Amino acid sequence: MAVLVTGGAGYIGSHMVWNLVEAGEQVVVLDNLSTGFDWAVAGAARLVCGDVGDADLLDELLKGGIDAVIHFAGSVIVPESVADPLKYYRNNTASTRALIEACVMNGVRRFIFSSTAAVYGDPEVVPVGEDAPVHPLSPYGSSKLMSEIMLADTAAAHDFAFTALRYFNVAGADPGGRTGQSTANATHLIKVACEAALGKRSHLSVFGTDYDTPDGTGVRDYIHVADLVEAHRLALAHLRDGGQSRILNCGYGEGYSVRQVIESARRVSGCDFKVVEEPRRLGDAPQVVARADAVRRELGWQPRYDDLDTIIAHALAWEDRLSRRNPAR
Ligand SMILES: NC(=O)c1ccc[n+]([C@@H]2O[C@H](COP(=O)([O-])OP(=O)(O)OC[C@H]3O[C@@H](n4cnc5c(N)ncnc54)[C@H](O)[C@@H]3O)[C@@H](O)[C@H]2O)c1
Ligand SMILES: O=c1ccn([C@@H]2O[C@H](COP(=O)(O)OP(=O)(O)O[C@H]3O[C@H](CO)[C@@H](O)[C@H](O)[C@H]3O)[C@@H](O)[C@H]2O)c(=O)[nH]1
Repeated sequence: MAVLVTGGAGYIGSHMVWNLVEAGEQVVVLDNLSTGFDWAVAGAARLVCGDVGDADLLDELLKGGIDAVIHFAGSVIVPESVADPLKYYRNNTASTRALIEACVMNGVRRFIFSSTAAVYGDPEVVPVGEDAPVHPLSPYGSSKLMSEIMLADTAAAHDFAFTALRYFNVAGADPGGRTGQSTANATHLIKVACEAALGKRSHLSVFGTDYDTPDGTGVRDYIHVADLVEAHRLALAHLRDGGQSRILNCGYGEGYSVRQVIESARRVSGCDFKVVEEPRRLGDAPQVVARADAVRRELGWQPRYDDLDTIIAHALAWEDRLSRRNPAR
């Protein structure tokens, strides 16, 4: 039986595909290449170029030979979701609905879903546990929360189980240098810091220096992408063993400020770069850090790369490789 990985040509999905291939799994990738790259898909996987919202294609793929779905495909830019909410309710919520329905119709009973810490909005208590109230601040967060609700309702009604993993801030790249974050014009802090360190940007902007945090800048829980995809593989084993549906935070439970990320990027790269202090970015929470014990307890997850300098070193190595591969980037 094979695993269907949607969005497997994207940043996190391409790491998942390598992880599964290495574990001896057969992998089918469904990706429309809207933000992903065909060259990012491990050669041993079968890439199907198509849309997760295409019910006929889903039927064809799921009618035999697939025993689990890992669903990464979606739109991921928070400010874009504010400007164009219906895109997010179509490409995240409606497409996920189509995929869940195709699973139920074709007897595919195991589903792993990319959710996000954005479902918590600005958490009242930090670190934030899975039982905290959910108050998404953007259509992106709402589109993911609606998908979690559909999964829970489907699991209650059908022979179907899911793991929804709420990712905190995903960063870093494959330690072996096979894939990484390749998206152009990315806005994620660690990617931007690496671009600045390599001279691909004139400067890095710090969005807000007056937060109620130890040094006034935003604090986040950065998780290495290789540790994150390993949590998915464990979730797959849990579901194949007949495990119950779960919603689990994926973070390390450790927060770093924007200034700490900048210091680390300077230290690891050995390059100084210009930093410009700017006003707060709309919709940013001061601190988002996971209570991260449940994923260890429930799945036996043990992170290997929970060190900010290591995350940045791997992100930097990929950024460097990317510019040699395509000098325009
Ligand atoms: N990067 C993060 O920090 C982060 C944090 C929380 C959650 N997530 C979630 O993780 C998942 C993967 O994110 P990423 O950072 O790898 O983004 P990405 O943009 O690199 O990957 C998304 C992939 O999905 C594909 N895709 C998009 N819509 C599709 C559709 N309708 N049909 C088929 N393929 C489609 C894209 O081509 C791309 O390859 C997303 O669901 C995102 O919401 C990411
Ligand atoms: O150039 C930059 C970029 C970011 N930041 C700050 O750095 C922190 C992290 O920002 P960013 O890397 O953009 O991540 P988040 O806004 O925290 O959101 C990420 O993490 C969420 C989960 O917590 C995911 O849902 C989102 O998809 C993903 O973009 C925040 O305090 C930002 O204000 C800067 O100061 N300058």
